[in-house]
Formats: sequence, C-alpha cells, structure tokens
Amino acid sequence: MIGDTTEKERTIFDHTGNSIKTEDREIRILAKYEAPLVVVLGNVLSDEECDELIKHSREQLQRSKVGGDHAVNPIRTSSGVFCEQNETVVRIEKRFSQIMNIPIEHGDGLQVLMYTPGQEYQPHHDFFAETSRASANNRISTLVMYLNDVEEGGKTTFPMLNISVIPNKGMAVYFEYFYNNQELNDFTLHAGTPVIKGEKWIATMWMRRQALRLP
Ligand SMILES: O=C(O)CCC(=O)C(=O)O
Ligand SMILES: [Fe+2]
Repeated sequence: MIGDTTEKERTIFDHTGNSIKTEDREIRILAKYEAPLVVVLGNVLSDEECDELIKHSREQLQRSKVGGDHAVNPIRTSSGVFCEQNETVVRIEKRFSQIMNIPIEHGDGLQVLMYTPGQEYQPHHDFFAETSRASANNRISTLVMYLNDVEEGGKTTFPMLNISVIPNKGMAVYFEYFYNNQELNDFTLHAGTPVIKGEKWIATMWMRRQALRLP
C-alpha cells in the first residue's frame, strides 16, 4: 500500500467480479491495481466502433488543420479533436458513463487523439492544478480507449506505479484520482510513450466532479 492510508478509501468505480454489464455490452475486467485504482478493461468497443471513430476523427482532424490554431505543445505532440455528437458517439458516451459510474453530463466530451511516430504525451496528471481556474470543477477520473493496435511503442505508462498498458484495439484503461489522500491522486501520473512504428489512435473521456452540461 502506498502512503499512510490505514482505511481503504472509497472509489467511484464500484464494479466487482470479472465483468461490467452496460445497457448494450459486457465489458471484461482484465487487471486491477488497487490504490490508486487503475483498471484494464477488454471488449469496451467493437472493431466497427473503433474504425468509425477513427474515420470521423480523421476527417475532422484534416478540416481543423486548415486555418486552425497550430500552437505547439511540447508536452503533448499528438493531434486531437472533440467528437461531434452523432449516433455512435452518443451510444459510446452512454456506455462509458456506465463504466465510469458518473452521469455523462459530467464528461468533457469524447476526445480522439492521434499520434504518429515520434509523438508522445509526456508524464502528466489529468486533474488541474489547484491554482488553475479549471480546478473549481476538477476532473476526477479518466477512461482511455485504444482504437487500434500500435505496431510499436505508444504504451500508456504510470511511472510511479511501474505499470505499462499496451494499446490493443477495443481495450481501455480506467483510473481515478478523487481520493482524500492527495498522495494517491499524485500517483496517477501517466504518459503516452513515443510511438515508434505505425499510428496510435485513442479516445479519452475525462469526468468532472460536477456536471458541465445539462441532461
Ligand atoms: O496516449 C496515452 O496513452 C495517454 C493519453 C492521456 O494521458 C490522456 O488522454 O489524458
Ligand atoms: Fe492523461
């Protein structure tokens, strides 16, 4: 056990057993790190859903590159888009909300990120620093979905926990950082390591403490 927590802290993700039955799919719980909670999930999206998200986002990415803001962020070198709401996105967001056990109105919206060789997301926390204005309604949990198999590289790593998750199409990694013990939250530091070969496509869902949208 990390830190000096004597009592087990409450977690948002309260699924037990080896699967989560959402309205339209049975998700497999494949591996768990207990504190902070990091869960590897299988069968989250079908191949067709992954392909569709990539196809739509590729088109959006191409459009957003024309006349868009080209600000370069050395921490995150991938390109990303927030998915436009369509039937598939709405269905997938609903499923994610059931997995994450938080109403969808608390979500930032589904973001698709694409990395090419050399691109990465350096170690970071998904919650905002206490000094930032966004921390008034801070993020509390994350679901990262792998939309394709990466030929080489592009793992999601948690350097303080010594965990590496290998991207596999249709699988996901979930983690949360809403503990009373800030040390546990800090341990969710994570990174997307540089892609070496091929493309890496992910869809990320971040949840906030309070709703951002109307139901
Ligand atoms: O690319 C990854 O594996 C990690 C992505 C990530 O940290 C995020 O989207 O917040
Ligand atoms: Fe992240």
